[in-house]
Amino acid sequence: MLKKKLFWQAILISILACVVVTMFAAWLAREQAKEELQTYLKDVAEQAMLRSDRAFTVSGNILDKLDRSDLKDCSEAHQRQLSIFIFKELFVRDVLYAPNQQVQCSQSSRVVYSLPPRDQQTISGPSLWFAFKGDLFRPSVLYGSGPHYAVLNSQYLVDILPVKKRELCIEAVLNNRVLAKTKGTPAHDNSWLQQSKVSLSNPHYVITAYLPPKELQRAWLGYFKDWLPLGFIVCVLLIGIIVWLTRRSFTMGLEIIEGLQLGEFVVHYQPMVALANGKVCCAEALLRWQRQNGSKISPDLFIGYAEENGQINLLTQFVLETVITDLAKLSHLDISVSVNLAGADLASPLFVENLAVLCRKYQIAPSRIELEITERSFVLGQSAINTISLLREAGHLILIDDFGTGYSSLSYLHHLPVDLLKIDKSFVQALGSGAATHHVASHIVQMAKDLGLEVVAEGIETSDQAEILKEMGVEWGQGWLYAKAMPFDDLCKFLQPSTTTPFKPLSSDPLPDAV
Ligand SMILES: Nc1nc2c(ncn2[C@@H]2O[C@H](COP(=O)(O)O[C@H]3[C@@H](O)[C@H](n4cnc5c(=O)[nH]c(N)nc54)O[C@@H]3COP(=O)(O)O)[C@@H](O)[C@H]2O)c(=O)[nH]1
Repeated sequence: MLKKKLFWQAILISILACVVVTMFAAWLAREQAKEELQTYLKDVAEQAMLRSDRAFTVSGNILDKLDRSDLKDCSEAHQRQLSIFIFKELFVRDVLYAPNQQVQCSQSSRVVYSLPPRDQQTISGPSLWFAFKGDLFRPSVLYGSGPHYAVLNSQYLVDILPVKKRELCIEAVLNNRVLAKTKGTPAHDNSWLQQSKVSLSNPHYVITAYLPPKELQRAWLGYFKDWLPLGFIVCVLLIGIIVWLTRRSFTMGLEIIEGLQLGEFVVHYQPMVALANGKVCCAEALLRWQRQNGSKISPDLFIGYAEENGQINLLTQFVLETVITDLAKLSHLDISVSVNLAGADLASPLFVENLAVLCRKYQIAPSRIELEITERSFVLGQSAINTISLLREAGHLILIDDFGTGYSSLSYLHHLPVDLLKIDKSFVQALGSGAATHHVASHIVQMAKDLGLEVVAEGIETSDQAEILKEMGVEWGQGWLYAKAMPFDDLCKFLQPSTTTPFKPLSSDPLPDAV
């Protein structure tokens, strides 16, 4: 059943991992494609603006020269002079001589007619006609302030041939009117990529280069193909890791049982002290697993696994037996040991009886074995609370471990058969740090005092934290400031009769009514 669950879990995670990797590669490719095309469009718009600026500047200079010349009589010499400029500059289609807006001649004609009203006047002065026809065969841009006017090929203004050929569309707009544009009609929304360039000499003159969505698609596909091999390798690696972890999970249950038989598990002890004088009152039993190959497996990993997969009762039994035999060797010291219990221990009908048998066998007073229960255990309901009451009646002190991280509320807590609260190390480490949770410890202490419970603070690493906790009224503490978890032999050396003090919380008197 478990194997099946793990198998499907692994398949699902592998698929998810591959989907995430593919989506990431697709996103990366899209960002790269967008960046490349935006740079391209910017470049094109700049080139078109240079071309446009040059066309107007050169036209202005030509017209200036013609206006300053004496030839203004539509004579052959005058018309020849006009044609010289037309041949010199590709974008000039014709030059008109039109004093007082009356066309007298162009380079090749002497048809007389009036200029239509101008469309716009540019900032620098000259007038503009957007689609001037006159007697010409194609509408063009007419530009000038008279008497000479240049007929410009509007297409030239936007006629850019970029190195990379794409379905490009360029528009030159003056005062919101399209002056010139290449083929194609861009959608003026976000679906087309676009980049604009404003003319330095005329802020109302803007050239915008557009690319249709299919160009983005094409570029994206190119980049995506580039990323695929790497994405594939990452997927294979991830699947490898998932398969490895799953295989490990398949076998971890058996390995725990095997580890117990091979003596790979040992119990370490972390002293708990009275904050007032630093004397050791208790030690927490913490399980360690060192494989025969020398590798160490973290309790966070194997305890969680054993809790979920049914080996935790075996581990707790091992810890209790070890602790009780070790305590029997410390009969000369007034010290107790606390043991972590899991929800499954409390759910076992034989647990209370087994513990009593062990204590009797090694002649250990139950008060020397304290039991740490996390808030999560209470979620198991009335049967767990009944077991805890029985354990407390038998003489064991009950501590709520990791307090503050679980489900207990003030109203819930005063019905529970417990003796001490153990503030979770995350709140202790937040003390004086300015972290958002730095007030939580003092609230917990206040709550405990109101309920007549004593408090143990775990995870004390600095003397500042110890001082703050003492000032709050916390009686007991545990953490690397005092000692890390150590093997039993080291604990024996660490403990001297003068360094211990009995651990007798105020509330170890009669049991409150449990619900
Ligand atoms: N049901 C059982 N659970 C057990 C048992 N043995 C361990 N555990 C649980 O595994 C979790 C991880 O334990 P561990 O890696 O041993 O870490 C403990 C301490 O080493 C650590 N600690 C102690 N002082 C400090 C400190 O100053 N700073 C710091 N960063 N860490 C410190 O804290 C862990 C003790 O946690 P707690 O039990 O909440 O008091 C852990 O949840 C264990 O409970 C077992 O036999 N049975």
